[in-house]
Amino acid sequence: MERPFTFINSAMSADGKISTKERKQVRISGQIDFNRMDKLRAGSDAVMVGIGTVLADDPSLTVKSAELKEERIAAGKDENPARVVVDSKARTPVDADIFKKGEGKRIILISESAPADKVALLKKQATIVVAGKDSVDLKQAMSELKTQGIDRLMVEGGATLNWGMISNGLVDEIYTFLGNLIIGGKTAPTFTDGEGFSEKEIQKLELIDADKMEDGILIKWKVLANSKQ
Ligand SMILES: NC(=O)C1=CN([C@@H]2O[C@H](COP(=O)(O)OP(=O)(O)OC[C@H]3O[C@@H](n4cnc5c(N)ncnc54)[C@H](OP(=O)(O)O)[C@@H]3O)[C@@H](O)[C@H]2O)C=CC1
Ligand SMILES: Nc1nc(O)c(N)c(N[C@@H]2O[C@H](COP(=O)(O)O)[C@@H](O)[C@H]2O)n1
Repeated sequence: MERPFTFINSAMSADGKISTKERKQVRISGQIDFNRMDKLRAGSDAVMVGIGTVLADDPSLTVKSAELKEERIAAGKDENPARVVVDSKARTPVDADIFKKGEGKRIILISESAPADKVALLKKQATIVVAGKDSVDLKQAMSELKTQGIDRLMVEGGATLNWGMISNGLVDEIYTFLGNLIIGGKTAPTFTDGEGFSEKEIQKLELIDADKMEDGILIKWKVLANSKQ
């Protein structure tokens, strides 16, 4: 199956949390890291999040730097990479910031179980891709994104989508900023939630790089092939 080159970028606390127990977005990294994230967005064909992140954070997922936006336009691209939401039941609010802010394509990945009335509303603002019966089949969805010309995909979480992508063998690299705070809370989302691997299935990584950045560390990992997937 052909799929895009895919990386996850995330910011987590020193105890591995990506937001609070109330699932409220926390400023974990500083401006240098946000600028790095902006460059990653600008260099990608699409930026993808799960519906949980849209409902919790309402991110715009736009490129913020005027210079980076101009570079994309000069290269014949849209100002922003395509914004993709994994949303089995078409719950993305029609007034979400991904629709209100910035130019560019929006893609909502849904399943066959999505209510027709909600799909009809989203169709006015986004390309709808159906993949999977009850919930989005991520392998099928990634193959569809590739067909639509997305060669480089940035995943920005959250915890459940990260698990879905990694456990299906759909991620090539992971970039995590580890910040200088403890969030705690057994219900606070971690970098990967979901079902979890049993011991024999654990996903192995190869360290590409680790750099001190602001008051934390930026760690880059390569995801190794996993015979269990
Ligand atoms: N610090 C950071 O870098 C970041 C932090 N966050 C935080 O993460 C939290 C959100 O994470 P979370 O609640 O886990 O939500 P996610 O953003 O991971 O979205 C999860 C949802 O995606 C949908 N989905 C559809 N198909 C699949 C599939 N095959 N595999 C996995 N998910 C699928 C499911 O909803 P459905 O069944 O309805 O389709 C699922 O509940 C927020 O608190 C946010 O602040 C988010 C991004 C970055
Ligand atoms: N890199 C990074 N550092 C943090 O401290 C963060 N809290 C996040 N969160 C991500 O940023 C998204 C917001 O995007 P917009 O500014 O709305 O475009 C949010 O949804 C998380 O993906 N990232």
